[in-house]
Amino acid sequence: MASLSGLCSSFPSLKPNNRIGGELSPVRKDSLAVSTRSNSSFKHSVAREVSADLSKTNDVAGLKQAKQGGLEKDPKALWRRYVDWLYQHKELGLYLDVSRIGFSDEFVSEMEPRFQAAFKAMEELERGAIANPDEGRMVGHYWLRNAKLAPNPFLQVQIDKTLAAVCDFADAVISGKIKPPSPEGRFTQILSVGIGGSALGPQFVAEALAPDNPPLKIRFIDNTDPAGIDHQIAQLGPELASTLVVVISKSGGTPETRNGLLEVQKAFREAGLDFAKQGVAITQENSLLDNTARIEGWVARFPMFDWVGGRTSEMSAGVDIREMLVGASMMDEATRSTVLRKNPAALLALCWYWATDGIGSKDMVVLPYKDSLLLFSRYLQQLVMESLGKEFDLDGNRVNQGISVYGNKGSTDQHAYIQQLREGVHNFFVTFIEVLRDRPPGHDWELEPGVTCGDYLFGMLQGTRSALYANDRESITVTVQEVTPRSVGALIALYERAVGIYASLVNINAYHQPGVEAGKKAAGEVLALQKRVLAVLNEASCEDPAESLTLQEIADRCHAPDDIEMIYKIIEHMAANDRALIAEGDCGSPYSLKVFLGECNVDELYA
Ligand SMILES: O=P(O)(O)OC[C@H]1O[C@H](O)[C@H](O)[C@@H](O)[C@@H]1O
Repeated sequence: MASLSGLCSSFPSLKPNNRIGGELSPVRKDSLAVSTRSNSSFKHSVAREVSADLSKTNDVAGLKQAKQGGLEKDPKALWRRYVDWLYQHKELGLYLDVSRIGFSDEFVSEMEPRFQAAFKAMEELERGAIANPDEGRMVGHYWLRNAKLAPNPFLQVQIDKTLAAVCDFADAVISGKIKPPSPEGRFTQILSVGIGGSALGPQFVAEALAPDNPPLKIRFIDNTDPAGIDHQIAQLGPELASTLVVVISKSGGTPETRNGLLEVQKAFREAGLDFAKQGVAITQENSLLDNTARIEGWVARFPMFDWVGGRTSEMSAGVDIREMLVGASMMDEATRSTVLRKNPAALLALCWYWATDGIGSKDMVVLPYKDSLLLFSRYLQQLVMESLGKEFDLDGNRVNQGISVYGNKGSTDQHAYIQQLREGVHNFFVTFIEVLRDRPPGHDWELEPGVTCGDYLFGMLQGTRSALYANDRESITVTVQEVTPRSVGALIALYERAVGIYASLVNINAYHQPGVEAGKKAAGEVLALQKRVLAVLNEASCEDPAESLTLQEIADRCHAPDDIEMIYKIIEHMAANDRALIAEGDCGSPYSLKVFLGECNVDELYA
C-alpha cells in the first residue's frame, strides 16, 4: 500500500489515472493527450473561426463567448485540466493552480505573441533599460536578490555592501553590541515610521515571519493621525528608552513620515531621551531624511536606491533578508522562463487578463488561509493597484487601467463577505493562498477522531473554492509548504514579476505613481489655504471683533472665493480641536473659532 506521504512525495509524477494504494504506475502523458487532442481538435476548429474574427481585436469577451458552455464542470475533465496546467516549483515547494480560471486554448494562443513581447521587455528591464520612462529610471528590484544582474560593478558592490551592512547592524542590535543609552543596556522594541511601500512590506513580512517571542517587538507608525501616533507611543511607555526608531522613506520627504518623526522626537524630548542615539534612517542618499540623520548623528543610515520603487523595496534593508532573497531569487529564475506554462508569473498574468478582460473588469480577492499572511492582501493592494492603476498607457492613450485588490484571510472572511462572492454580484475572481503545513511537527492533535484544527482550515479553503466554482466564480490557488522567509520571498517575487508582465500585456508603465503626487499636491494646497485663513482671521481679530467676518468675506480676503466650502471645513476642523486664534501683537483677545463657527450657521449661508 503506497503510503499517503509516499503519494505526496511522488505527487509530481502523479497522473490522473494513477491508483492510490497500488503501485503508482505513471500514466503516459500521450494517452491523456489522445483524449484532449480529440477535444482540442474540436476547439481548434472553433478557434480557427473565432481567431479569424478576433485576431484583429484580441477581444477577450469575444473569446469567452466562443468558449462553448462556460466553465468546465465535468470532474474528470477538471482533474485533467488541473494536472495539465499545474505549475510546480519543486525546490521551493510552491505550486500554482490556474485550472479554475476558464481561459480557452484559443485565448492562450492569441496571447502568445504578447507574452513573448512581455518576456523581452522584462529581459531588457533586468539588463538596466529605462523601464520607467515617465521618471527616466531603471527598475532594479530584481538586482537586490542577485547583485550580479545589476548592469554595472558599482551597483553590484553597492547592493552587496548594503545587504552586509544591514545584516551586521541587525546582528549587533540583537547581540547588544549596539545599544541604547538607557539603563536596560539593550534595545527591546522597534518603532518603524514610514508609509506606503515603506510600511506595507515591513508590516506584511513582520506579521508573516516574526517569531512568537522576537528579540525585538516591532510596531508601526504608518500615518499622520495624531491619535494613532499617541497610541503607539503610549503602548511603548517606559520602553521608549529601549526602542530603536527606524524611519523609512525612499524619497526622504513624505509628509506623513516626516510628521511621524517629529511626533516621536517630541515624545523623546518629553521623556528626556536623546533621539539621535536611537534613530535609524533608511532612505535615498542625500535625501532630506538622510541629511537630517547625518547632521543629527543618528545611530545608522542605510541607502535605498532610486531604481527601487517604494512598492518593490521589500527586499531592501529589512528582516531575515538573506533567506527572503534566496526565495525571491529562485522565483526570479523561474519567472524568467519564456515558456508560458513554465512561468508562474506569466500564468498569473494570463489569468488576470482573462478574468478581468484586460481592463480590470473584475476585482482580485486575495484569500490566504493562514493568519500570518493576513497582510498579504494589503501588500498586494499597493503592489498591484499602484502599479497597474494608471490613466494613460505607454502610447499616451487614456486607458484608466488597473485591477482592484481586497481580502483578509480565510476561513475568517467566510463569515464576512464570502456570501456575496458565492451568490452576489459576479465582479471578482479569487486567489487562494494555501499553506500546507498547519503547525510545526509534533504540535498537532486531533480535536475529533481523525480530524485536526488545520484539517478544518484546509476543508474550508477547498470547500469555498468548490462552492465558488460551482457557481461559475473563478479562482487561482497558490500553494506553499509553510510560511518561511524563503516562501515569503518567493511569493513577493512571484507577484512583482506578474505585475510587470501584466503591465506589458496592457502596455502601461508599472513603475511610476503620478496619481499619488496629485493627492500630495492637493493636500499641500489645503494646508496653504489654512495658513491664509488663519492670517485673515488673526487680522480680523485685531479689528472690532463684533464685526466678525462671514465665510464669504474670509474667502474673499483669502483671494479664494470659490474655496468657501474648504474654508468652512478648515475652520470646522480647527474649532473641533479647540484651536483658538492668538491675535498678533496686543490687539484683541484669543479669537474663538468655535464661537465664530456658531455664528456662521451654515444653514443661513443660503438663507
Ligand atoms: O518611501 P517614501 O518615499 O516615503 O514613499 C512612501 C510611499 O509614497 C507614495 O505613496 C508612493 O506612491 C509609494 O510608492 C511609496 O511607497
